[in-house]
Amino acid sequence: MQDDEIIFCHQLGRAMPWFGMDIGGTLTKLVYFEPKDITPDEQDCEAGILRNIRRYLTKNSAYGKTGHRDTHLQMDNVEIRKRRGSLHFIRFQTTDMGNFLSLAKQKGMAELVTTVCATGGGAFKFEKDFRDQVNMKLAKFDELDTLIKGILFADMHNATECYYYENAREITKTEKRAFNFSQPFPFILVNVGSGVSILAVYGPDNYKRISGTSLGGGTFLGLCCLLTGCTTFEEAIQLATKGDNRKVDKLVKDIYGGDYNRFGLTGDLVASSFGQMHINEKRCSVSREDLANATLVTITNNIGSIARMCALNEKIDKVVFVGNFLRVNPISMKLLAYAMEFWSNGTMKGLFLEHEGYFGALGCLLQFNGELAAALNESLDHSPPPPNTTPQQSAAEPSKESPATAADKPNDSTTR
Ligand SMILES: Nc1ncnc2c1ncn2[C@@H]1O[C@H](COP(=O)(O)OP(=O)(O)OP(=O)(O)O)[C@@H](O)[C@H]1O
Ligand SMILES: CC(C)(CO)[C@@H](O)C(=O)NCCC(=O)O
Repeated sequence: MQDDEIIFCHQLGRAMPWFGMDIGGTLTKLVYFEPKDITPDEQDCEAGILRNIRRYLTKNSAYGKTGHRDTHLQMDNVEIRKRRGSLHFIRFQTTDMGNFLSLAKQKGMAELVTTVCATGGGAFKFEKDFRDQVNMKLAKFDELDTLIKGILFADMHNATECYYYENAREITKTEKRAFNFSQPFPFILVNVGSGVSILAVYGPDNYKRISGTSLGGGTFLGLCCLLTGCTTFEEAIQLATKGDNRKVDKLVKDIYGGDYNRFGLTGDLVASSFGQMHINEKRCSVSREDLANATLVTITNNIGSIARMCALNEKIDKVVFVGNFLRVNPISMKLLAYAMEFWSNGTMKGLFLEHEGYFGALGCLLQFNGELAAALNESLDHSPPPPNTTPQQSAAEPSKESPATAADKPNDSTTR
């Protein structure tokens, strides 16, 4: 990269608008910083297009077919790079990327924004579309790096970001309570998106991806659509709220007639998810609601079980669950809180964060200035990892790489 291009990038870093975008397998998340400390001078020179974008984003809460601004998550009076303003949280379905690009063109965004900071798999998948259709470059950042940066920032700027469920063992009575996450390390981070990534986080720049599972939020939604004919996540959760998994699953008591005492398995425990559905009459008597509930419980318990084993293995007692699978989904959060508490005999704690699925996009926005030039520079080629990089090096020292190099490299540190 030429010197003058780098200078341009640094200027761009300070110029508005500031966005961070996380293009995931199911949802695209956009975090927008709206400056609230605009001086009269700045107001004068704020270009019409910029003003229109600001107004369009901040005055609406629905955009196109699937775009939503989560107004309840808005963070006000936040300082980022010496500017004060509000953070807005917007999401739309990744399948609507074509419409988003058309809108960006229509609103003149493409003339104003030459580079967008992006993370998630879609930052790679859609890079060419951004370039060809709206002439925008993507500065790519790794989704797990930005996820952690976003979490630490949100927790530092929002006193009630982190919470847990008190008396998690009594699922019907358990209550949400604020948790002081000011000393976060080490913690296990379980990101439940379309698929699930599990990280052990030891410090702001020190983590490893220890596990993952393809049975995630995408699986819940996909199976639910197949089994119940529902078409949206919200509908799937609504159905699940009214259903009963015990009509679908085979419980320990269905097999033992009661508890399996020798190994502490109570009769009400699920012995086999969907285990009754091979019986014709049972199949005929279940409702869509029961099937949705059983699907939710199956996916959630599996995630809880893997997360607990990871925590045990790493000897870490705090397990933080994030990702949009938890959106409007208290059933899963309470089940996860219960699973952590019950199966660890109270030694582990399940924790949750208010901004659930937005941390990758937020972390990406925070990278906007300093590392943009480096990222732009590196992100254009997908270079393979250096031949002598050992898994241990890349796991323990992620901060020594430029973010884009890290993003372009397969994560050597994932273990099964
Ligand atoms: N409005 C919604 N539309 C679709 N899925 C939703 C919605 N709200 C919540 N979800 C759930 O959130 C999941 C996606 O979560 P998230 O946005 O964190 O992941 P992603 O970034 O799309 O996936 P990945 O990280 O695996 O690429 C979906 O699979 C679904 O279970
Ligand atoms: C592929 C990603 C990282 C994309 O966010 C995520 O969907 C995931 O972690 N899936 C699970 C892959 C696994 O089986 O480890």
